[in-house]
Amino acid sequence: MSQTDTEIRSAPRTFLDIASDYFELTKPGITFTVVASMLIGFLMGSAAGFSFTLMLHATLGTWLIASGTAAHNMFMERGVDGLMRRTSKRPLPDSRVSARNGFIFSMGLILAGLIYLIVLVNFVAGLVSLATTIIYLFAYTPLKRISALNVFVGAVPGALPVVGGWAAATGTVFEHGMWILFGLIYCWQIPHVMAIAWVCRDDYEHAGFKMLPKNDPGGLKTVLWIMIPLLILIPTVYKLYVMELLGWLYLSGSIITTLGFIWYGIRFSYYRDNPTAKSLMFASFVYLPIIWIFIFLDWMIL
Ligand code: HEM
Ligand SMILES: CC(C)=CCC/C(C)=C/CC/C(C)=C/COP(=O)(O)OP(=O)(O)O
Repeated sequence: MSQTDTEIRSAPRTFLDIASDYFELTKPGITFTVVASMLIGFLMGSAAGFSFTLMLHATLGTWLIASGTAAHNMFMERGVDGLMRRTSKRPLPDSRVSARNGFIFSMGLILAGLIYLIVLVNFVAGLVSLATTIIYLFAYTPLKRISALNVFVGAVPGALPVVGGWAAATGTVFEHGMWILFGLIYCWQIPHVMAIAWVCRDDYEHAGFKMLPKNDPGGLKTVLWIMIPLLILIPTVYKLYVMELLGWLYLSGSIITTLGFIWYGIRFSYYRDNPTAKSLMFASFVYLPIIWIFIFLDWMIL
């Protein structure tokens, strides 16, 4: 270790350093997108009447519980995260936050978010969020080390926030449209995860995570897992238009964006290499925000 390293390590940690460690525990990138998904569900569920105050409460409650859930996943995986290049510098494996504090922080956020949603939004929205947390932490998280099928389970909590948002606006989970929107995010996640799993496969293998299909030396199964949900995205996107929930602006923008996403899937299917997997991964990062923007613009002009 150089002298500079030693000096940096022994420098006293400021309040800002500590706050940024706790913020990092909440996986801000994913959590931000989760809250955006919830807001899209809320807007689409607000056809009978829109309440700005209710939207603010749903945002704060979802942000709290989603942050706590993400932080608790980091608490549960603090050991294995230390074995992967991508995650070894996270606050828990890097010992910048103790396991005890990680546990208290994450549970505090989960409980605060849950109570907030039940009291200030509605019971159904709280229940959907609780189900999201339970499936993510107690089904998906342990399954990551058992089978690559984990992706089909993990995509459920990943897609439920739109249902939670819609339920926040309506108080029910029995509306056809919310489940089509759920299907859209569900199908988006499979190529999102498969592309990441391909790019990071050495890291995942080293930590014992089973993220790619078994016995797939040529990558054919991975290609099918990517292409089938990608193709299902087209009728799913179209269905929201057919149901007259959204209009032509959404339809045209989303179909073009989906075709672009599928194009990256086809390129990966043909080459099955790291550069095309990386492009597919980046396409997956931008796909959902673009779809949300088209839904939002369409909702504004309807
Ligand atoms: C089984 C489901 C999922 C898995 C395994 C997964 C995994 C990951 C991983 C490992 C990364 C980091 C990639 C890198 O190192 O560059 C990532 C990035 C990202 N994911 Fe996912 N993800 C899933 C679902 C979701 C969901 C539901 C959302 C939001 C609705 C989401 C939003 C994002 C975003 C915005 C990024 C880029 C920014 C960041 O790294 O924080 N993901 N995902
Ligand atoms: C409303 C509410 C409770 C929302 C929670 C939503 C939530 C946190 C969804 C997570 C989606 C998901 C499976 C991410 C990947 O985690 P990972 O463990 O594979 O990621 P990692 O390898 O980066 O830790």
